[in-house]
Formats: sequence, structure tokens, C-alpha cells
Amino acid sequence: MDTAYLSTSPATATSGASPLVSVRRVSKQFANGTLAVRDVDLDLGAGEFISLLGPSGCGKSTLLRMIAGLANPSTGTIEWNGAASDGASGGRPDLGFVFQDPTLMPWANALSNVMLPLTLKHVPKREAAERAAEMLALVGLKGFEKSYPRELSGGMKMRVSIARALVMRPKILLMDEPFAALDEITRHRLNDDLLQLWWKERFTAVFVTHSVFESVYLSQRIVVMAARPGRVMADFAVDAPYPRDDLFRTSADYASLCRLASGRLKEAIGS
Ligand SMILES: Nc1ncnc2c1ncn2[C@@H]1O[C@H](COP(=O)(O)OP(=O)(O)OP(=O)(O)O)[C@@H](O)[C@H]1O
Repeated sequence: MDTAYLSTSPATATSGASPLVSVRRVSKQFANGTLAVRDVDLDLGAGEFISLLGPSGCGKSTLLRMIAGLANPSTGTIEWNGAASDGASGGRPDLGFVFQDPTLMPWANALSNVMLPLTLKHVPKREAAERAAEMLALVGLKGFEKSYPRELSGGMKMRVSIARALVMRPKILLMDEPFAALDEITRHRLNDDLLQLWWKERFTAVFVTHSVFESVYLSQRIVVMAARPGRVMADFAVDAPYPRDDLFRTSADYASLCRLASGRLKEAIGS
């Protein structure tokens, strides 16, 4: 992928502007009585890179799925650009969602997998193929258009999944532990490539992770959650410029930011 992204901090357009998404006193109780999320208030600014960090079972995925409209809050509201979502698609702009599993169609090649959202929107086949090929190139898979999922590595499959999520050029990309199943080297590479994509495409990124290291490396802002019931315990900025690369990953600044985030997470779990 193109490594020449600029060394200034991305314009997040958050200061003074109204947030892209406002989560207000949102709770989710499942039919079996589990209170997965309680009273969450959260603003997501346009262009921000935000991580939801917390232990297993603290409601990160449930919150992300509610933001995506894949589940409805039991109480509270989620507003998009000031318009309340009706639980279907009301007020919600195009969004991309990346699951932990790449969820590709095994019988279709990489290009057809990425074309799927365009095909569903009846974009003419030729245009869809061009846009999908462009997106595959952006995620570093030029030359693999005709490869089937079984011929791709875990990291490559995840790249296809990200290309599919971004092919509609959504305003927001929601990612639910997309790299958790990958080895460390692949994960680091995908983290780097994701940051470059974010820089280029300027979408709002919401990234669910268990990993302090990953959240600090990627994010401008970390929202720490705790379990039983799932709730927000801390919300703080990661004060380090972009680009973030291997130099940052081995720096004293990164180590101290990880220590800080780790302390916040421990406090959250402890409480
Ligand atoms: N469909 C469901 N029905 C009942 N309980 C559920 C359902 N989905 C999730 N839960 C419960 O809600 C709580 C929050 O789950 P959720 O998956 O959102 O947490 P998480 O922080 O994403 O966890 P992990 O990091 O392990 O994926 C958990 O106690 C979970 O068991």
C-alpha cells in the first residue's frame, strides 16, 4: 500500500461541529435478562478514530451493533447528525461494518466479494467492477481480484472484508475486533494499512478491541468500558501525532501512553 501519507494530524472536524453520532442514555437488556449495556452517553465526531476498549462481556459489540442498527436499544436514543434513528435506517448514513470473521462468500472471487454491496444497490456491473478493483488496490490486493477466499491468507481475507466495507465510501467504518484472529506481524501491518486508509478516505472509525496496545496505536480517543453491566468508565484522548509507524511503536511515548491506558482499563475492571 501507499506509505506516503502526510505527517500532520488528520482534521477530525470535531471541534465545535455537531457530532456525527450521539448515543444518549442507551441501555440494552436481552430477553434473558442480561443488561449488556447501561446508560451509555457517547458522541462520535466526524473523522475521528475511536477505540472501544474493555474486557470480554463489557458490551462493546452490543454497543457497536446498536450504532450500526443491527440491534435496537432497549432505552435511549442514537442520533445521526442530529436526526434520531428509527431503528431501521432513518437518519443513518451509509456505514461499513467489519466483523471479526471476514465472512466472505467462498464461491466468489475477491472482486465479486467486494462488488456485493454495489450489486445490491444495482450499480451497473462494469462500474461496480471498476470500483471494487480500485478498493482492492487501496487495501493492497492489486493482482488478487480473481483469487478465491480459500487461496488467500487470513490477513488477505480481512483486507477483502475491509475493501467490501469501504467500497460504498461510507462516512463511518465500524470494526468489531477485525484483527483478533491474526498473528502479530500481520496484525501490525493491517493496523498500519488501516491508518493509511483512514487518512486517505477520512471516514469515522470505531474500532472494538481487547488490546490496549492496538487501541493506543490506532486511536485518537479511547473509550474504556467495564462489564456487568456494560458501561463507559473512561473516555480520553491519545495525545500523539500521526503518522504512527514502527518508530512510534517502539517509542517511549507509546510505552507511556500504553501504561496510561492500561491503568484506566485496570481501574475499570477493578470497579
Ligand atoms: N443475543 C444475546 N442474548 C443474551 N445475552 C447476550 C446476547 N449478546 C450478548 N449477550 C451478553 O451481553 C453481554 C455483552 O456482550 P458483548 O458481546 O456485547 O460483549 P463484548 O464486550 O463485545 O465481549 P467480547 O469482547 O467477548 O466480544 C455479555 O454478558 C453477553 O453474554
